[in-house]
Amino acid sequence: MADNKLLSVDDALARVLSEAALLGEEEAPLAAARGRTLARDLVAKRTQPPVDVSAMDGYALRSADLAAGPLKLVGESAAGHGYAAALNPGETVRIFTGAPVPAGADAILLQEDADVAEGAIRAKSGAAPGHHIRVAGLDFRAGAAGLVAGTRLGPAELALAAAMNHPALPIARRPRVALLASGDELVPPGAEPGPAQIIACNSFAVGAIAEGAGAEVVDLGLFRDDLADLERGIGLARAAKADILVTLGGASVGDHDLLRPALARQGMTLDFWKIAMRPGKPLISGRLGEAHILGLPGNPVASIVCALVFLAPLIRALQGDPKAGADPTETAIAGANLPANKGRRDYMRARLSIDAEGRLIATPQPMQDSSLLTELAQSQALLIREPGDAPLLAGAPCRIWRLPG
Ligand SMILES: Nc1nc2c(c(=O)[nH]1)N[C@H]1C(S)=C(S)[C@@H](COP(=O)(O)OP(=O)(O)OC[C@H]3O[C@@H](n4cnc5c(N)ncnc54)[C@H](O)[C@@H]3O)O[C@H]1N2
Ligand code: MOO
Repeated sequence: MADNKLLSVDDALARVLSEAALLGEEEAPLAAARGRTLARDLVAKRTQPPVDVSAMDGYALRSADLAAGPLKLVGESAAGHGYAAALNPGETVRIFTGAPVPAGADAILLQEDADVAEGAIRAKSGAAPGHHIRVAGLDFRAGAAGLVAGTRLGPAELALAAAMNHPALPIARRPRVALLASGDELVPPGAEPGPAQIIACNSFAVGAIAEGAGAEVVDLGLFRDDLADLERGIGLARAAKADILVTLGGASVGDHDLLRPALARQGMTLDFWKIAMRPGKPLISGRLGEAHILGLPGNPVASIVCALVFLAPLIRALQGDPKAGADPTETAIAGANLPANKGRRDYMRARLSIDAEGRLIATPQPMQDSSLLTELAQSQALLIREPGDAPLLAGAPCRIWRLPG
């Protein structure tokens, strides 16, 4: 059973996404649209292929003529240069891959299956009607929505958009994410830390996750555990016109965990604080004007898991992706016994391997403390356990979420 005092992860995600819609639209040339999200359905401006074309190098012919003996070679059809006339009975046309099929022809004989002599071909095999012909519109037809709004533009989508004759694409504006890390103990990488100081690292992981989801990231830097300094940081996020302000650390209950009060003083409407999630329990969610606020817990693994579970979907939703909150998990086989789970959904760091039978095995790391970056870096997945789950036995199915590479 879930810890009934705490919001479930699914309910929390639904609330984070409930007010997230496409922020705005801009146009980008094809070459600049990689990784961006389509803002509107993209309708094919033409039919592909525009006419019936050959899928092979060979001979265009009437399949019914094949039994009748040699066919007279009367011309050629190459890609971009068709054979102008219609094929008469007993005739064939030399044809190449991508070339228009002449009117009257209904099949292509592979050149490997033809003997050519004295202006005629003799078939060494049959060719049924339609053989090796790509009919007009096989790929797409003019007027069809070849790509739908919310699609992430990867290599295949860019090629399809180009083939549909769109030199520029309507894309979602990138959400701007401001990162504000807090803690008196934090110094940047490369600094000489004092004896009780540590190197701030969470922003690098969370920034990478945000960029991976399509955001533009503004790192506001490191702020002290001090209301005035935190409020200064929140002001910088406003000035940067952040669509999402992500705070890192200071989310919990200690005397120096001041982000909630600082955000409240700056006008944040709190939606929720604390959820049934491990790591990540002290997550903060709210709104500050138009901006979305996500307050991630400071423990590095908690920050990273919360960024994967909440921030990346929010960024996708703000780009109009209707599948932003879709379940990313898949099934694997547990590689070790695990005890019953308590009241929070647990995202356990796990190694993936393939066993002798080809099954995907997820083996949880021996230590699951949310400060351990080494174990996280040696994991390929999160093994997910629901609140109240019974003990899990090695060899039983389990649910995993692959970590980004
Ligand atoms: N009495 C309680 N104590 C704590 C609770 C609780 O419920 N009751 N919750 C624990 C949980 S769960 C978490 S997670 C942490 C999160 O607390 P904060 O968000 O306030 O995080 P901090 O205290 O600021 O930092 C925790 C830990 O992480 C280090 N840190 C912080 N920021 C960074 C950064 N940018 N890069 C690297 N490391 C960072 C920080 O030095 C601390 O070691 O609270 C528990 N406590
Ligand atoms: O959210 Mo905390 O990371 O469970 O330690």
